[in-house]
Amino acid sequence: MKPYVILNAAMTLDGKIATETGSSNISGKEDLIRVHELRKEVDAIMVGINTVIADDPRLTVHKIESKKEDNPIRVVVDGKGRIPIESRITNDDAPTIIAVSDDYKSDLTASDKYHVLKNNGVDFFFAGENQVDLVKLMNYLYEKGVRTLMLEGGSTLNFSMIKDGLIDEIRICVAPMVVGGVNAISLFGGDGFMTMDESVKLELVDSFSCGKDLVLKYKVKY
Ligand SMILES: NC(=O)C1=CN([C@@H]2O[C@H](COP(=O)(O)OP(=O)(O)OC[C@H]3O[C@@H](n4cnc5c(N)ncnc54)[C@H](O)[C@@H]3O)[C@@H](O)[C@H]2O)C=CC1
Ligand SMILES: Nc1nc(O)c(N)c(N[C@@H]2O[C@H](COP(=O)(O)O)[C@@H](O)[C@H]2O)n1
Repeated sequence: MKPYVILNAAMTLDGKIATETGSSNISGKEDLIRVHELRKEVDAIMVGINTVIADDPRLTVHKIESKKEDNPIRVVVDGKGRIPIESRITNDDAPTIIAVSDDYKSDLTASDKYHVLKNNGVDFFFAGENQVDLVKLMNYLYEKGVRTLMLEGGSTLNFSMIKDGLIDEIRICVAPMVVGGVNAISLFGGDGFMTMDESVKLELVDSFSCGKDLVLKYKVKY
């Protein structure tokens, strides 16, 4: 069993979620309110470790009125246990789960960082070789009571999740901006598929303006 997974992201018209340097302020203020309303509805939010390192996100509900209890569980997919100890995601604003691969379990659990984070209330989940086994992670989260999960990037994790058949819905804010750059970060990265026949098919279920942006909602058809 797995949670219902909604991928939410903001991209430029040319499909980039960040520049090569990691600059990623894309959503307008109206879209950020929509995002925080969605955060308030879901049981958990998940990001990849590069997003934590690049953005030091809070992943709480902080752009609309909310209480601490409204904050979803925060989940970081961190294959090699690279989480910086001072990351804001490890504070006590909300529960945090860090998923690490089995290959790096002994290195991490032998480190001071692991014990400091554990003492601060951070939970760890271990599964997979080198990379985190996302199917097992989804099953673990479901068993912990997570029924809805918002995936908030980045590009590499987005591709792994869709390749493994784990994304149910995609909500994209398309901003009227063009940034270009072959090394800019796109909505889905990873190894990609080699042919269009392999592409994951989507069904557009809604679209609306949100301030200066356009929001597109798709169901994923595996
Ligand atoms: N505009 C937007 O809506 C958003 C933009 N971003 C941007 O995306 C960038 C980060 O994206 P990426 O570099 O692609 O990194 P990412 O955030 O997707 O993290 C990927 C890393 O997670 C680890 N990992 C462990 N197991 C994995 C698995 N099974 N599958 C995939 N990754 C696994 C690996 O170390 C991998 O390199 C940042 O610049 C951030 O600002 C991130 C989220 C939203
Ligand atoms: N929806 C959306 N629009 C953008 O323009 C963004 N750059 C992002 N980024 C995601 O939000 C995280 C930051 O969250 P906090 O405000 O710190 O709680 C960031 O890490 C990305 O996952 N999202």
